[in-house]
Amino acid sequence: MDHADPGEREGRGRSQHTSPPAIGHEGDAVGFAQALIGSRQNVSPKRLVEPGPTAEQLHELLSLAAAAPDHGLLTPWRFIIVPAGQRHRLAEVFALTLIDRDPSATLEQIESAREKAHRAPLLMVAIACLGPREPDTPALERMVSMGAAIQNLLLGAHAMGFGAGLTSGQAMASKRLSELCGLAADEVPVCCVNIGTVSKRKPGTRVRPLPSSFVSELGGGQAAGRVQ
Ligand SMILES: Cc1cc2nc3c(=O)[nH]c(=O)nc-3n(C[C@H](O)[C@H](O)[C@H](O)COP(=O)(O)O)c2cc1C
Repeated sequence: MDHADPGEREGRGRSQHTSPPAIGHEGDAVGFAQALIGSRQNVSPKRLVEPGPTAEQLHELLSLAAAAPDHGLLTPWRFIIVPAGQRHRLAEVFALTLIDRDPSATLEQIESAREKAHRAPLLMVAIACLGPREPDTPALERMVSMGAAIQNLLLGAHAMGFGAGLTSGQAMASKRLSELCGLAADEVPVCCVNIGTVSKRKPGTRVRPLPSSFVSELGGGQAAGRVQ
């Protein structure tokens, strides 16, 4: 698809276009980005405790999500916050989804599924909006935008000193979750975003893939000279 974003095409945006805040290239901006991005790690909700983000911090985090690249400016994703008083409903969905899948699940397994809804101080269900829109950007592009929005949230939370982790599982594809969240037929729950204070860090860091393992050069040339 080769079209300009509506804001560019029609000279308007959903909000007034302003210059992005300047990033100080005279300082060690790259070093900062490397430190922030390189030190982010998925933190299991089991290790996320109070306090979670304040209302102000949550607003800042969601504003970072809004900075995701978004072909067609559709905001093809949204987040549903599950507050403490509603977690029991999500817990029920997790438990019933397990029973749907495995009617012989033990009480312990059902309780463990339920418990997953009660962990992180902030839990949001990330929803992809894939229905017909104008311009009708492909679903894959919308998912790319959603991934970027989620990464912005994760990095923002990490920069604020919180831990954050994603969880998914069979419940995401269940009708029960879509019904609980009141989703339209063309909306899909993708994962839960969990944010809170890290109670205990997992030792060690993930070994990241080397760029040479995921980059090649068109025409069969050696990318190796430029990419390690
Ligand atoms: C869409 C999505 C869903 C995920 N769901 C789970 C999950 O259900 N359980 C889990 O332990 N990690 C989940 N993760 C986190 C990955 O396991 C984690 O990102 C991966 O292990 C790499 O670790 P890192 O994020 O610390 O680099 C999910 C990640 C993504 C992108």
